[in-house]
Amino acid sequence: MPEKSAANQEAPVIELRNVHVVHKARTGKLFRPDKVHAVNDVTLSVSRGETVGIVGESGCGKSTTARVMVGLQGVTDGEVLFKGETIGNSYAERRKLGRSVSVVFQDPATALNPRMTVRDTLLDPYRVHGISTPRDRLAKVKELLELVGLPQSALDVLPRQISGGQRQRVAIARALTLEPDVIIADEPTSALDVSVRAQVLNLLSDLKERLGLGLVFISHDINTVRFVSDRIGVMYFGKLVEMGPTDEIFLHPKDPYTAKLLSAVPSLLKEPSA
Ligand SMILES: Nc1ncnc2c1ncn2[C@@H]1O[C@H](COP(=O)(O)OP(=O)(O)OP(=O)(O)O)[C@@H](O)[C@H]1O
Repeated sequence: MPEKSAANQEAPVIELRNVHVVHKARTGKLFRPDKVHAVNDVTLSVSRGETVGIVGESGCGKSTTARVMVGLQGVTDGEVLFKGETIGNSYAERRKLGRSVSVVFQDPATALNPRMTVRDTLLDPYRVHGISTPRDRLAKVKELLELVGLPQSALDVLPRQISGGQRQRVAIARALTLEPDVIIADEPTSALDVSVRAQVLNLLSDLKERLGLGLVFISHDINTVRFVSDRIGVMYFGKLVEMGPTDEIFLHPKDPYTAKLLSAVPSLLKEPSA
């Protein structure tokens, strides 16, 4: 895969302007409102070469925001721009994001097809998009395995035959198949053993550097987000209550909710790294 420059003079790859998403509430519970304002007036952008963290507690709208960024979710109001151009809300328009923005989900055990070998999992996007010849596709797949630190012998295994950390590496390789500009990682380490979480985080950061990707890192854990992010956005009840450079957020939080999140962080961790 060609290495891409991190230079970033162009428009952001993705930009959300005053985006709202209102879901029809899921049925089944009494005394629930019939609508959920999952994303409430969110404005943010992601460029190549930067890592944007999004942090907030469960249900604050992080995943819905991620789904908007990757084109899986339409908006109720607001504007989504792709490389500086507004894209419409129809499925066909939103699909424009699909090749440039890919996503790594929380649980690779459910994100990967249990009946597909790693080889087929990684060949599939090339086949679907009709990219290159079968021989070239296999060469690309082998290159991807190397990039995510998996041996070539992993080609013919099924997801259940490898560890959780290795499965997440396969999911990351799959996210890279179409050479995206941005990867959205939605709680990519939460389902993994503590012992392999740092390895997966390091891999994502390393890939972002090597390929000049934009990375959106979503987590409920502000420490994990801090570890990888250049900028952090803090979400609370659908709103992006604060957005700024990582050290700024840690040293001078402006919103009371950010301060509350930080108060749960051991004080030694609050000092910015040298
Ligand atoms: N498809 C949907 N239909 C109805 N309500 C939804 C839908 N998706 C999300 N919600 C609701 O929207 C709100 C935001 O959910 P979302 O999954 O975006 O939050 P989150 O911060 O990612 O939470 P988690 O970390 O638990 O995934 C929640 O109240 C959730 O129940």
